[in-house]
Amino acid sequence: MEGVAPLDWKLDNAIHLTVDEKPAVVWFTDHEFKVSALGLHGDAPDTVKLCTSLKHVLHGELRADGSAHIATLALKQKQHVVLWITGKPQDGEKELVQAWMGRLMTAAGCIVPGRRIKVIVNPFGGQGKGKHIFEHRARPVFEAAKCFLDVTFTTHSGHAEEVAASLDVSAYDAIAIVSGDGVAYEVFNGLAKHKDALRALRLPVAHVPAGSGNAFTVSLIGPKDCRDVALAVLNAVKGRVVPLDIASITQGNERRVTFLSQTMGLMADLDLGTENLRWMGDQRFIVGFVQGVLRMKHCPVKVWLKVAESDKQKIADVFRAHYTFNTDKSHADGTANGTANGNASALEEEPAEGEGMPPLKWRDSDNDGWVEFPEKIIYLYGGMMPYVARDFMQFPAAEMNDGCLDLVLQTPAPRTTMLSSQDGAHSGKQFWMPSQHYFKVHAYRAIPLAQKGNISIDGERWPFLPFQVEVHKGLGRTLSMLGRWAGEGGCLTQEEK
Ligand SMILES: Nc1ncnc2c1ncn2[C@@H]1O[C@H](COP(=O)(O)OP(=O)(O)OP(=O)(O)O)[C@@H](O)[C@H]1O
Repeated sequence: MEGVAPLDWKLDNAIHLTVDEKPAVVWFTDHEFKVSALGLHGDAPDTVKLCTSLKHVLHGELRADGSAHIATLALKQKQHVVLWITGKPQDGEKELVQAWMGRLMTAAGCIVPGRRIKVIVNPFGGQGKGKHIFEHRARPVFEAAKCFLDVTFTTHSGHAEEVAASLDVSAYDAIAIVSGDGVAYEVFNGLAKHKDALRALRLPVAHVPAGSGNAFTVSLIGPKDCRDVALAVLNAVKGRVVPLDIASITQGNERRVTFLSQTMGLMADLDLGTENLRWMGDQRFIVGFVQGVLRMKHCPVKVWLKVAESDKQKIADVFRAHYTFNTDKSHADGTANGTANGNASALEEEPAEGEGMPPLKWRDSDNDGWVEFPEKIIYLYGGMMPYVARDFMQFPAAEMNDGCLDLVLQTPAPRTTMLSSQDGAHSGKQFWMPSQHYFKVHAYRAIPLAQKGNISIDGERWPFLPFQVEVHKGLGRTLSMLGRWAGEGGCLTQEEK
């Protein structure tokens, strides 16, 4: 049968290569990269041998020996892996192929080769698979994209924090953490301790999932893709630099950084009180939640807030406006080398050498403009990214850089209501539950009223003592191909009152 050129085939975006001794057409459209057998007549492609998203292309080059090489991600047994397409241009077409490679790299948003990445791997993360995950699933993607890697395998708890605290920040373009959320917490704290903390925190931090909890990756690339290591590396390689809100947490004389979440009450009990169920992975949170709801224990705490917004409808409206803007922008400007999120100005001023963490705006004795939450609560949950686990979007209105922390205060509700709220928890629909109070805050203070209980900060156990959290707008950086957190925001999908 005669080969028929598909409608989206354009001569400009196609080259002819001999691949595996067979003539092939290698071509791309606005969204796809394809390799086809050559049609029977003319130059047009015929049977498609490979079709993948254009954004999966990592690199293309014509080497000195005249061979053409293109690296792309392609699906193999439900995971993406690096696939190399290697071929010979037809006689007299080297220049054409060379020019085409440039157009492919630009259209696919490939990075300029040579990006310098400090990689920190917890070899024991993710039930001991961290090293294997890095060597076999992450490293090939970084290398295909022509990144220079400087790899440290952690040897002890706290090692990642030491590495980040003493990093030569001018020697790298980004940090990639291959671990769970615990090592990411250490890295942000290490950067905050750095002698040039403000500069150090400007190094974008990317996450590659190799832990039992990988909320950072889930929030960056979404629950569907979050177990696909190659896609997380793709995000690290091609993502644009986005300013990231982080917060200071103070307790007594201790000051640390929190980038993920803080919780007390039911949710802290299920995080810290279900360690024995770790083998279940994310499922342990569901089991713990059911147990906690059946107990329905009050959390003994007084909460004070520096509120930015408390009206859920207004929170959802602002989120929608930013979501639409960032979504449109990520389509229009999906390149790896630009800045992101309409916040480029935040990236421009270079901090002076020796500048440490900014001073805190609020002391724990300040009460001006603070309000006390008047009701009893079951749990407190504060966070700055939407997902706290793969199946649980606790903060559907979280934004990367709105200068606010999202604070949920859950008041008592019938057990059936609490349990059925979990049906939509994967997309944050519990946001609209009347008993779930959702605030955008600049800061908050929690004062425990009992001797014993659980406080979990980014998954780490803290003493059950008063603490205060204050947000620093855009003080950190991450890498994101979306230019916003993943997930569609349960606050947009259901506007019941
Ligand atoms: N080489 C090491 N030996 C012992 N502990 C380590 C080592 N490297 C890191 N750690 C500690 O392990 C803790 C957890 O690691 P990590 O964040 O990689 O994943 P995880 O425990 O599998 O999952 P998660 O913390 O996401 O639930 C970190 O808090 C860190 O202090």
